[in-house]
Amino acid sequence: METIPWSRVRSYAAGLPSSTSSHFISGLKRAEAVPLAPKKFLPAKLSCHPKSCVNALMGFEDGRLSSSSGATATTISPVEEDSPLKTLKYESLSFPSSEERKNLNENDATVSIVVVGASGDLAKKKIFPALFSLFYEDCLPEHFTIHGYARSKMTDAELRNMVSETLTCRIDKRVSRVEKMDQFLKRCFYHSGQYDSMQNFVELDRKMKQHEGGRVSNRLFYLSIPPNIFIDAVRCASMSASSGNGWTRVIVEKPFGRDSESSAALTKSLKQYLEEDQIFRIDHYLGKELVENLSVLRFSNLIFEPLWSRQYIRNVQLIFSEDFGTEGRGGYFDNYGIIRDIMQNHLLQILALFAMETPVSLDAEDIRNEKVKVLRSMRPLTLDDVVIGQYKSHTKGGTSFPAYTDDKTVPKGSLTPTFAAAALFIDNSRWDGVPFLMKAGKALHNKRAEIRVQFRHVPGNLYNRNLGTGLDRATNELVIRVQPDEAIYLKINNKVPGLGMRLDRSNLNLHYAARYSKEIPDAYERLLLDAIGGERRLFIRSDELDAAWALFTPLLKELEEKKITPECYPYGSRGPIGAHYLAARYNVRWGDLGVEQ
Ligand SMILES: NC(=O)C1=CN([C@@H]2O[C@H](COP(=O)(O)OP(=O)(O)OC[C@H]3O[C@@H](n4cnc5c(N)ncnc54)[C@H](OP(=O)(O)O)[C@@H]3O)[C@@H](O)[C@H]2O)C=CC1
Ligand SMILES: O=C1O[C@H](COP(=O)(O)O)[C@@H](O)[C@H](O)[C@H]1O
Repeated sequence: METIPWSRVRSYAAGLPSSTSSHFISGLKRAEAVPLAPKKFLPAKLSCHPKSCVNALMGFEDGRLSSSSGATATTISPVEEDSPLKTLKYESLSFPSSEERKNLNENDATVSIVVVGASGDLAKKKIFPALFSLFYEDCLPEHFTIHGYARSKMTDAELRNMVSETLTCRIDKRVSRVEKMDQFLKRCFYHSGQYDSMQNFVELDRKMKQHEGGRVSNRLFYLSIPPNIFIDAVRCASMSASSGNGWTRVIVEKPFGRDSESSAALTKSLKQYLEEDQIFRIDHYLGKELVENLSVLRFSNLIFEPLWSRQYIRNVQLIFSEDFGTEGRGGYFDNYGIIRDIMQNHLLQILALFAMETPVSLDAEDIRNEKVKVLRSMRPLTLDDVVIGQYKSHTKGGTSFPAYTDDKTVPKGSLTPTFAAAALFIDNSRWDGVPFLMKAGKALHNKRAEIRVQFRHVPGNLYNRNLGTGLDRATNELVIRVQPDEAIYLKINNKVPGLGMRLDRSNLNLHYAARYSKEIPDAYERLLLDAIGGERRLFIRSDELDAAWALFTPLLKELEEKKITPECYPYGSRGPIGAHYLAARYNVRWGDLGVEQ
């Protein structure tokens, strides 16, 4: 009997074709059948990573591998008395031949989606509606069930009621919505339990198994809960309710920590229970249609990429604004502030996609490699590069709007910024010296997310006299309006029709509503579908996250240690004046200010 260290198992797996090796590792961990693994590969005893053994153990029921995976194993027993999960003994473990595997119908697999925190705001507002839209569009696998999990007591009927009543999505007015909803709700179940109770997750596992009906089970856990209970839930889910014979994936919602240290600690804790490829860190901005389109625009049109550098681009602006305050989320928000809530993730992700080099392929790892390179080429922010603000109460037309600190869940005298503007730089050959300006704020005059690319002057002044505006304001500007009313438009100088020679600024406009009759899917739909399909391209890898925090952590620490007071701005305004001074320092004018947008 030979003992195989986990490292050797891994190195054996590394020798397999890449498409098989991760499958192989997870196959071993969950004792799943693996196509290329030779029959009786494993001798009698396997000594492996405790976590893997736990997972392996789950794959077996009463010493036998569940039959749906096609593999068989007998007599599995812990060989270390004091720590039963550290070493397992497999007396014989055999995998089906490729011929046998052909008989395993892939379509027979099920997907069980567990919404952890199903009673919460995000689950109601986004996750259930997105799942319903996917179901309506026939995008979900044939066999799937959805399991709401939270502490609140609810029956299946009550969950279904909650889902149907709060469901607002693009499907609302479509034909057969009611029938489809009935069919959808029949697949939704609820299980009440604590987030740190193994026993409660074992019960959940039992329920899921009943619905899986012996098929290969794939399980997706969506952590829609506050971050302080992420690890409890992941521990219980991975140890008591992960799939025995299929994949187990976990979608983790932001915030991924508050700074470099807490983020690294979170990643380390997650990796006690999960492999990196099981972790799907969601940034829902990556699921937005126009953000997804950024790479298409750049890499499939000849006209943009040659201009995409310091040679032609004067500055890039990433702008996020909301016309409402923290409303109801002040408790969460006060611990994070706008820089962590929007800039360090949503805007920085867009920036990375905007600025990265052409990836080797569209493979997730190739794209994420390029994004990491950009992030690692950036200068960490300093106080000088940033302006922060906080909204104050304001009365307009007889209606009064509250200050941030009027929110009962926000501590009096809080210095948390609800607005920030920042100048960032990428120290690489493509972007050297080009300011990337970010601006994000709550309680501003409109709701908008956009990317503005301001180009340099046309050399020479041939039409200078004919321009209705100064040369400085007549440069080309490409606007990618992520939301609302999605559009891509290019501001050009154009001759006003007539006998004279007068130029104006006009837009070459790709207005989505006019061009496409199909509605745009919600970001959560795309991301859920990708997670089910194992597509990681739009999810954040841990090294990306580390690089993103490395940029913002020194600034965040300084702001907090020095207790920097944010500049006030009235609710509903365009934000603090300091943002203009910051832009002016880099010879930039915010593109979203003029009457003409
Ligand atoms: N809401 C949003 O728009 C967005 C949310 N997010 C992130 O998504 C996640 C979920 O957000 P959201 O739905 O707003 O969160 P909620 O505050 O609504 O919490 C979700 C559920 O978690 C349980 N819960 C809440 N607080 C605690 C606690 N202290 N201890 C144990 N359980 C608790 C509650 O369920 P029960 O009591 O029934 O167990 C609650 O229904 C968070 O990580 C958030 O940061 C990200 C982007 C946007
Ligand atoms: O992640 C978050 O995003 C929302 C804005 O998302 P959107 O899709 O509606 O633009 C923001 O309100 C929230 O504060 C933040 O946590």
